[in-house]
Amino acid sequence: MVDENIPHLLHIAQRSLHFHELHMNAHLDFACVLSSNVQLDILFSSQLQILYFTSKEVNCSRTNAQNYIKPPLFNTVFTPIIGHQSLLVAEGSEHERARRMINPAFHHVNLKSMISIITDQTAKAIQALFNASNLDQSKQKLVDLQIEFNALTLSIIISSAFGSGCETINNSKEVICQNFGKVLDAIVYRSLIMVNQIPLISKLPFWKKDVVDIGTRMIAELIDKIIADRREGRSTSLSSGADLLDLLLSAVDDDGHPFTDQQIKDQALTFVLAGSETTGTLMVWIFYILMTHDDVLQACREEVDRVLPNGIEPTNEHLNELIVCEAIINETLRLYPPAPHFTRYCIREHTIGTERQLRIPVGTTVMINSYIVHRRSDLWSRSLEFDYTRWMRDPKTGLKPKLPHPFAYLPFASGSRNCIGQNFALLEAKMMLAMFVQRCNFELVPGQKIVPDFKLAMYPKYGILVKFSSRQI
Ligand code: HEM
Repeated sequence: MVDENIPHLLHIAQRSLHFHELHMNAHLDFACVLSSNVQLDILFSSQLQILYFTSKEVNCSRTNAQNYIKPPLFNTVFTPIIGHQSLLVAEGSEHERARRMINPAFHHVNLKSMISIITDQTAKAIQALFNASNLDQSKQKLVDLQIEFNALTLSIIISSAFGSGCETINNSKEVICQNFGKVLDAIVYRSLIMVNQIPLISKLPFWKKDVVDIGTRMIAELIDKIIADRREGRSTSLSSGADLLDLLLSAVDDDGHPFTDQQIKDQALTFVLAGSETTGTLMVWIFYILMTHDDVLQACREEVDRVLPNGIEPTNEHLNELIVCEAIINETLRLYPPAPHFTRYCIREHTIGTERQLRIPVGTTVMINSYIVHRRSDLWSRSLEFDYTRWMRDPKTGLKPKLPHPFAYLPFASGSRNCIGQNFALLEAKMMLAMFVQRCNFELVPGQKIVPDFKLAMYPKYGILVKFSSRQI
């Protein structure tokens, strides 16, 4: 089991740049090539030097943030699917404009109207698990958690982003889901063998280029149609309020200018890219914890059965009462952050650190490893133990406990480029957790090797096989 390895892994990771020991093989290969391969240094004509820091040293404050952009290499990985103008990859005034226009979509008030989409999709997924034809003789269903939760979170974000357009145009949801998965796999593959990063080579018709081209074209055509239908009033949000597409269509900048259709498509696809596998992976680790910590499962069940008696569906009114669920999600994000690191590229020379001062030259790629920060014993008491109670809100004031350091907890990064979808992700995770715990029994299939690996997110390398059965409520 993974936790037995952690003290050893941490020991190694804190002393070395080598993430191999953290089983982040794919990422390590990438990082090492960048830092050591002279040929590539010349190819990209920049000073490529990977530094490895904890957030305390880098200090993600506003002043420091101005000295960095996203690494240009990071951007080349995703542009085939989300374009150049998406929030994830845009820089400078273009990013600021888009961020200001999109921010309101993720405010609690607007997210409320997406709750029914989340609960509908989750209820359907649970029901599908227990279709009689799916069950073995003991009325159990064997499930790979990663596949199950990736499919569910993809379905939720597509429905929240594109509404009934996905259902009115023949098979469009299935086509988007299938092609999105294929294109992502191909992009990750092409990035790991460095094809995506070298402009000339990336245009050659090899290494799954056809998968990327055909898949992105099919997705783009469907989304163009979905946007046109919504503009013409032929489709609507799947909830009582506005969905993400409505909010993107109505957003205007300070001069009153809206997004173009191309920008709307890029932003909506960015939500699908950034908001599916990350949240899916969070759910996988939450269930891993529930199946390996009886006390945590019991506390969670007790709360869910009390707040949502007789199998009722969670609504906005229940959200604030699910405080154990919230604490379990926060603690899982601490020990198993789905995005375990983020990188920044220095564009202005400056000095960081207090005790250990370090000059950061222009062209340096700085990597901040939240996985390590979240496990530092000088920041967190019993840092390697899963203790959800450290996140419990004060019962009188409802306030969350104070962090040990402003940058000690970074599952969603920090600063002006932090995760814009974090409220959505936390809301979605809470709803899915409550409904699965309310309606299902689940147990880990014994004898599995469970180790974290890293591609787009930090996921269990060999999957996690689980037996699900329906719970009497
Ligand atoms: C548990 C789930 C999630 C985790 C752990 C997560 C984590 C992160 C992290 C660490 C970043 C910063 C990346 C970097 O700077 O390199 C980020 C950015 C971003 N995330 Fe998330 N995310 C999650 C869910 C979502 C969801 C549900 C959405 C949208 C619906 C979303 C949309 C975005 C966008 C658009 C950005 C780029 C923001 C910008 O650069 O201004 N994320 N996320």
